[in-house]
Amino acid sequence: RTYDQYWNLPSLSYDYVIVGAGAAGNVIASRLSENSGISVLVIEAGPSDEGVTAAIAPLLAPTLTPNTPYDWNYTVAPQVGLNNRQFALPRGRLLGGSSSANYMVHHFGSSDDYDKLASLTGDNGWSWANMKKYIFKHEKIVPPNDGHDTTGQYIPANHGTTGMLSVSLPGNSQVIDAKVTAASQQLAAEFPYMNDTATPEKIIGIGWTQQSIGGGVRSSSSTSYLRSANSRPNLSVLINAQVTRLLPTGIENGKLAFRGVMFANGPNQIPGVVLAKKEVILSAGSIGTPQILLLSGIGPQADLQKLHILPLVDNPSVGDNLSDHVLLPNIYTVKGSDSLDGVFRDPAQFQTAMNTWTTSKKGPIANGVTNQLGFFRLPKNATIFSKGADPASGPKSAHWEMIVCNFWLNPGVALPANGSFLTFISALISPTSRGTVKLASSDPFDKPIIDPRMVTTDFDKFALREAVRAVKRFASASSWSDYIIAPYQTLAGTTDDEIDSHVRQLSSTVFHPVGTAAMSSSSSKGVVDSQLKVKGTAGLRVVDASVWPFLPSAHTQGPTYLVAERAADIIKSA
Ligand SMILES: Cc1cc2nc3c(=O)[nH]c(=O)nc-3n(C[C@H](O)[C@H](O)[C@H](O)COP(=O)(O)OP(=O)(O)OC[C@H]3O[C@@H](n4cnc5c(N)ncnc54)[C@H](O)[C@@H]3O)c2cc1C
Repeated sequence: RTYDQYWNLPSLSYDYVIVGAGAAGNVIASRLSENSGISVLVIEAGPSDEGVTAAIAPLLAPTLTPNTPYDWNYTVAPQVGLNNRQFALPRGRLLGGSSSANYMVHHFGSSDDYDKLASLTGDNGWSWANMKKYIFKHEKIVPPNDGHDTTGQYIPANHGTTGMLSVSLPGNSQVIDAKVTAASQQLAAEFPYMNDTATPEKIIGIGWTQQSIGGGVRSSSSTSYLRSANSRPNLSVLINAQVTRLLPTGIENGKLAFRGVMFANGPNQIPGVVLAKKEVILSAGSIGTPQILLLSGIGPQADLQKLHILPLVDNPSVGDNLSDHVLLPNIYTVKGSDSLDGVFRDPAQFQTAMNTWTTSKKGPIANGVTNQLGFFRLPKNATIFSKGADPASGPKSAHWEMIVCNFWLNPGVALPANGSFLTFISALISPTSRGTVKLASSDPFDKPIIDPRMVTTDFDKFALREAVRAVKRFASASSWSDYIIAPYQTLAGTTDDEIDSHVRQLSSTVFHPVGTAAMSSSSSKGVVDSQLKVKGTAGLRVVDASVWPFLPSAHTQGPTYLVAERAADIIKSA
C-alpha cells in the first residue's frame, strides 16, 4: 500500500527499509517482499507517478524534466572543461525515480563491463557469466506497438520474455530509419550494422534501439516491479517523505549500526523516524545516496567537520569518483517536414499526435527519442593511446556512442522557430574525468554541489573530437545526400580548435551519473564492498547506480537493474 503520511503506516519498524523508489529501490522492494514473512518499507521523497502523463507517454519524457515538480532540479557547478557553463542534471523525483523520467533507451553494457566489475571487487559474482541470467528475470520483450516484423532487428534468444520490465523495439517508423541503415551498409567498415543493440557479448555497431516501453506507454520500475508487488500486505510505500539522515542504533563487532531512518516532507516539517530490524538499503541514486551518507556523518571527516556534522565513519570516497556520460548534440538542418520538430513546435500537430496516442497508444508520442543508435571504438592506432591506457573496460567496450534523433535535441537550447533538424548525438562513453558530490551545508533540503568536471582530461577531449569527426563521416554517406542540408552552426568547424570549441559550447549530460558510492575490494578506497555493505558500518547497504565504480558502455538503467537483481539475491541469502 502507498501512504503519504507516516502516522498512517502500519508500523514504525520493518525488516528492511529501502530509501528511494527508483530503478534499483523498486527491484529490491519487489524481490524482498516476495517472501510474505518479510516486512518491507520503501520511502520516496517524491509523489506517485500514477496519472502523470509526461511520465507515461514516451515522447513526452523530455518535458518531465528539468524544472518541474517531478525533478530534483539540480544544476551542475560551473564546468571548467566546458567554458564554465552550468546546466541541469535531471533526476526523477517520483515513484520509479529516474526510471519514470528517463528516455527509455534500454540495454545492459558490454560483458567486459561486468568482468571488470568482478575484477575490481574480487567477486566473480559480478562477472558476465554470472550476471547474464538476470536479463531473463528482468526483462519481458513485447512486440513493437505498430506490430511490424522485427526479424533481424534483435536476437530473441538473448532476451527475456517473462521478466518484469516491458521492452520493445521502436514502433513508429521514420523516413530517416532507412537512411541510417543504408549509411551503415555504405560505411560498413566503420559503422557496422548490429542485429541486436542489447547483447553484451557484442555491442560495437549500429542497430535498432530497445526501449523500456510496452503497448505505447513507459515501463518503469514503478509500473513493473512495484505495481506487481503493491497488493502484498508485507510491502508499504511512503511517498512525499525525504530522508534527511540515518541514525546510529548501536555497535556491532566494533562497527556503528545505522538502522534508523529520519525523514520529513519538507523544511521545517515535523520529522518521522522508522527502524529496520535487519537492514537499511540506500537506493537514492548517485546524488541522493552520497548526500544522505554525508548528512549521516559517513564521509570525508574534514569536509563533515567544516559543516559541523559529527563524523561517525571516516570515508573519503563518499561522493568522490563521480562520472557521467557527456552528451554532445551534432545537429544538421534537413529538407522536408518529416522530422518530429513540427510535433514539438506546432500546437495543432502536437494535439493530433496526442489524440492518436490517447485513443490508440500509437504514433510518435508512443515512441522514444531514438529509433537507432550505435556504440563505437576509437581506432586501435589512435594517438591518445600512446599517452595513457585505454579507459574502456575491454576490447568489447565502447569509447563513444552515436544516437540518431529525428528532431532538434539540444538540451537547454530552444528549438528554432523554423527549420527541420536531424541530431546525431555523440556521447562520450568511457570518460576519464572524475568529479564530486559534496554537501553545500548541513541542511538536508539544500541542494548538494554536483561537479562532474566533464571533459577535463586529454582523453575525453580527444575522444569527443574524434567522435564528432566520425559523425561527420557518417553524415557524408550518400544515403543522406537528398536529405541533409548543412551542419548547424558550430558543427561546421573542421580543425581541432573549432571542434573543441563546438564541444565546449554544446556538451552537457546524458543523465548517467555513477560512482559516488563505488564498490571496491580495497580497504582504503570505495564506499561499499562487493556485497554492497557500506564499509565501516553495520545494517546498511547501497543498491543503486552509485555503486558502479565506472561507467558501463550503456545507458545506465539496464546496468542498474541488473545490479539490483543480484543485490536482491545477495540480501536474501545474507
Ligand atoms: C532525463 C533522464 C534521461 C535518462 N535516459 C536514460 C535512458 O534513456 N536510458 C537509460 O538506461 N538510462 C537513462 N537515464 C538514467 C537512468 O534512469 C538511471 O541511471 C537510473 O534510473 C538510476 O537508478 P537509481 O536507482 O540509481 O536512481 P533513480 O532511479 O534516480 O532513483 C532514486 C530514487 O531515490 C529518491 N530519493 C533520492 N533522495 C532521496 C531522499 N533523500 N529521500 C527519499 N527518496 C530519495 C529519488 O526521488 C528517486 O525516486 C536517464 C535519466 C534521466 C534523469
